[in-house]
Amino acid sequence: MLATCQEKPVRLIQHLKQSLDPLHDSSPATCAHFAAWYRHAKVAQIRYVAFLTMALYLVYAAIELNVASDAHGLRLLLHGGVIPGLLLATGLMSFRPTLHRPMIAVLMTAPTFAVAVNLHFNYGHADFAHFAPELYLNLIWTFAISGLRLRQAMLTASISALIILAVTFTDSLQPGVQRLHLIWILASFSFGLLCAQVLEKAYKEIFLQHRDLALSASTDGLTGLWNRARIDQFFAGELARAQRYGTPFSLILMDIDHFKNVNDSHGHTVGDNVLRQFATLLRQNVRNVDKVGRLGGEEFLIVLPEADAQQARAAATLLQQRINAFVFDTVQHKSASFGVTQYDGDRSTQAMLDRVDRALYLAKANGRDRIEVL
Ligand SMILES: Nc1nc2c(ncn2[C@@H]2O[C@H](COP(=O)(O)OP(=O)(O)OP(=O)(O)O)[C@@H](O)[C@H]2O)c(=O)[nH]1
Repeated sequence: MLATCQEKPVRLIQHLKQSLDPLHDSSPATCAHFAAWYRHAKVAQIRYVAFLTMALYLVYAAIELNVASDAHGLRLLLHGGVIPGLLLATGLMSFRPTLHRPMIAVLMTAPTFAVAVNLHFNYGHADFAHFAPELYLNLIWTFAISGLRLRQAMLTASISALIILAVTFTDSLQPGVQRLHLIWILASFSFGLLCAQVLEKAYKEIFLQHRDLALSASTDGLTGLWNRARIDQFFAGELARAQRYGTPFSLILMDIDHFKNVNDSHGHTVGDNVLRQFATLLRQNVRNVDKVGRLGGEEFLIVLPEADAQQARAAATLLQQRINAFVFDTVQHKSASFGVTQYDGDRSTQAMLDRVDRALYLAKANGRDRIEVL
């Protein structure tokens, strides 16, 4: 009972975290993958927003010259030169993927710089209220328009808001105006934060759906191994690498012996289970870099990068031993036959596949539960 009472708040917090952040219990690798995906997805937004904001600052600088009472030269330099320059640099860096990190750094710095410039010129002047909207818009821009990630925007907007509050949180403004100023800061910050939170959550959900779709399009539904299309891609990729760099690689083609008997004697459900157990055995007994796919039925293809025929035969021998020692559900013992071949200057995947298929045929013809290398 006590445990249940203690578990409830924990579960509530978990639920809250999950609803705020769909990636909150994802691995660091997934988070890093999301960060890269998000940056890529946001590049166009960052570019157009940077160019548009740059153009608006140029117009603003021209108008400001007629409105401001002092420091015309410096205002023109900063609002017509430095800030548009930072935005131009951001927009241009967006075209170069290698410059995306510095681009984000500039994007995080520019809004705080603009806030400092505004306060420097206008705070303490009678017409401060006319220039203050730039500060409020700056906070919303940082959160909802800039294209920064939530925590990047949060850091930038918090520094900007702290600077604004530190400079303006005195009574030098008229009391009513002071309160209005504070409520606009609060409104800009909270609306901006809410918007950034909702946007980032939506992006994370799209990312997860995208990843799940990509995975289900690449995997075999029954065994969870790579499907025919995906293993063919790995195979073609290895062949291209071998043709270009001369690196060895090998294939193992494995076929379960007398699998039809399993279905005929015990039914398809037992057959499916045996296929799943074979898949687990294969996955657990190859190297991390090896790719295991189901070609269809009870036939499996393993692509072994950087392995010659001797190493591939050793890998097949290990699999054969593990299979022979394994006790399968219902059918107890099963064996498999293996064809092995290594890259031999082949021009196409088909040539190599034909050779490994012949090796497997030999293994079957020579009595099954064997390995043949061609
Ligand atoms: N349970 C199940 N059976 C499948 C699946 N796909 C193919 N099969 C069956 O696998 C069997 C393959 O039989 P055969 O091609 O005759 O081969 P075999 O009995 O293993 O004989 P050898 O390969 O010559 O040792 C057929 O009965 C197919 O119906 C599947 O997804 N699930």
